[in-house]
Formats: sequence, C-alpha cells, structure tokens
Amino acid sequence: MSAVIEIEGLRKTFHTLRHGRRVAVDGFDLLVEAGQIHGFLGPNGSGKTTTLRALLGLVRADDGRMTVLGERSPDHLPRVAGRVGAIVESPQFFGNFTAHRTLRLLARAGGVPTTRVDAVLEQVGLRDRGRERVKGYSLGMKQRLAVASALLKDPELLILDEPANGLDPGGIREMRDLMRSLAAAGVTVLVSSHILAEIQLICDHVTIISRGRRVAAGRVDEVLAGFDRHEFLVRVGDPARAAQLLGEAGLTVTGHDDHLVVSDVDDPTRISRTLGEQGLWVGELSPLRPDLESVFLELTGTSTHPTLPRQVDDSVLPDRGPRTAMIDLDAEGVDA
Ligand SMILES: Nc1ncnc2c1ncn2[C@@H]1O[C@H](COP(=O)(O)OP(=O)(O)OP(=O)(O)O)[C@@H](O)[C@H]1O
Repeated sequence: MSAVIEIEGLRKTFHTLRHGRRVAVDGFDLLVEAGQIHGFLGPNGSGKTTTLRALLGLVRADDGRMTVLGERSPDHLPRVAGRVGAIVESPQFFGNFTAHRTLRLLARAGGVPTTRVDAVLEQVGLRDRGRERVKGYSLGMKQRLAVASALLKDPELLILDEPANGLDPGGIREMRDLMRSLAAAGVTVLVSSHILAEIQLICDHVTIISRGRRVAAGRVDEVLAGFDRHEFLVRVGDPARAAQLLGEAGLTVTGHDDHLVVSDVDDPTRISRTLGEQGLWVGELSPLRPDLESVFLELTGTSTHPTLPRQVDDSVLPDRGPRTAMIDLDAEGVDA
C-alpha cells in the first residue's frame, strides 16, 4: 500500500487577543494509504479542521512534515492539486443557480471539461434534480452538491471535513453509500467527523485525535480489539450472591441494576460453572464488545462524569469568524 497522506509531528498554535495562546495541533501524526476510507475522528475542538487546513495550505503550520500523493505540502501541493478534491466546512452556493449551472461554472474555473458535470451529478445521485435551484435543496442535497464539486476533476483523493454535519440519519446513510461507491471506484477518502456511529459504519481505518494529538490509529476492528476487556454480561436470579461467588472465584465483577459485568474472562464457562455449582442458574451470558463510542470516550476523556454533558476537547472555544471555505486546489495556490 502506498501512502496518500503522511503527516508527521504537525504543530499549530493560534494566538488570539481574547484567549491568548491556544495549541490546536500538538505533534500530530496521520497516515492514509491508497484505497482506504479513513475516518479522522475527534471531539469538537480537538484539531481536525486545523489539521486539514494545514495539510491543504490554508493555514500555516508551525512545525511538521506533510505529504499529499508523495508531494510535500503545502510547498509542492500544486503539483498534485488536480488529483485532490477537498471540502473543508460547508461550501456556500448561490441559491438562485441550479446545481448544473454551479458545477458548469466551477468546471470552467478549474479547467475541467463541462462534460464532467452530468457525470458527477449522476455519481452523487442528483441527476434528476440538477436543473433545480440550489435554494430549494435540502441540507443533504447541498452536501451532495459539495461532494460533486470536489469530484469534478475526478480526484484520486477526496478530503471531506464533517460531511454528515447537520444531516438526518437518512442523509448520513446516503452519504455513507456515496463514499462507499467512491471507494469502490478507487478513490481514497479521508473523512473527518465527531459522529462515532458514522465513522464506524463508513470507514475501514480510523485515526483518533484528542487535544491535538493522535491517541489511536489503525483498522477500525483492530482499534476496537485493543480495547476488548473480555467482558461478559451476566443475568442471574440473585445478583448479590452471584457477585460474591464470582469474586471468591477470582473474577472481577461490577454490579449494575439488573445484571453483572464480569471482566477479564478467558473462558466464559467458568462463570456458568461457578454459579451452577452453587445452584444459581444463569439466565443470560453474553460477551460485551467495545464499540467506537466507548473507545472514543475513554481515549479522548470528553466525558468526565456520566451525569455531565460531554465537553469540547478544550477549555474554552474562542470567538471565531466563519470558517466556510470551498477549496479549488487548482486555483492560484490554495485559498480559503
Ligand atoms: N482561527 C483560529 N483562531 C484561534 N483559534 C482557533 C482557530 N481555529 C481553530 N482554533 C482553535 O483550535 C482548536 C482546534 O480547532 P479545530 O477547528 O481544528 O477543531 P475540530 O476538531 O475541527 O473541531 P469541530 O469538530 O468542532 O469542528 C480549538 O480550540 C479552536 O478553538
């Protein structure tokens, strides 16, 4: 597998009058290989957008080494810009234009044949609605149009920042199907999100960022396996007595309202045998597999207490202006 994106030791600190110095990215590493649908996952404020903006030359990094399709970024990014499609934050479109007209204009501006327009509208599932004005589009349709604009140049690499932001479950499913079809067509996709279920469903690989640092990376199933504590849920008539017996047998037991969780279990028959020998019959014995949500919360520490709302991955969010940008990497360098 060849590296499509490599980031090593990326650092970026913002200085604001109101909040002083804020380290947004703190020695972050990322490796995306050809053919992956790679999830870039992190809580709000953890540094995802800053990383993508630095990678695309939209913000100057303080330190670090970055390559895109083998070229150093941002200095040599123009050499591969024609092979990269990127959307960072939701692009704005003229509401009075149709999708078709919008894409034709973007194609001309990017030196792409306008014959691509029908192809990308078909690809994102907007073929039959492409002649309607964008102001009548749903959020999901606008997101599709954004992806269509990034696909105009038939990129090998597609970078999407929070593509499912604001979409309902149906829209998220459609976005997922779209990304899968792109991956099947050979496009490498890097998709950032703070929506865990989306990443788990869409992506085969994941990199998790917290407070500007990489806290986990790898195949989704491998990352999850690393957090498998071999736990089992046990339902039994007398949980208090069962917990005592299992504890005496050397097992680690946590009591819950109507069940027990037994950890570090190599052989689950030990549980049923220990209880059965004392006349306690097990009603349910099922393995508890970690999901990305529990791994994410554990790694990013954004849920400090179960009764408190989850916090952003920083102490305070500074006042920021709109960060909306549609990126045409073919245009004069790269610009927001
Ligand atoms: N232009 C800026 N000026 C000052 N601080 C900034 C700027 N851009 C980002 N930050 C800060 O850097 C940190 C990382 O922000 P970033 O937008 O990269 O996070 P994110 O992971 O993309 O979050 P979200 O999921 O909410 O979009 C945050 O604390 C943010 O407030």
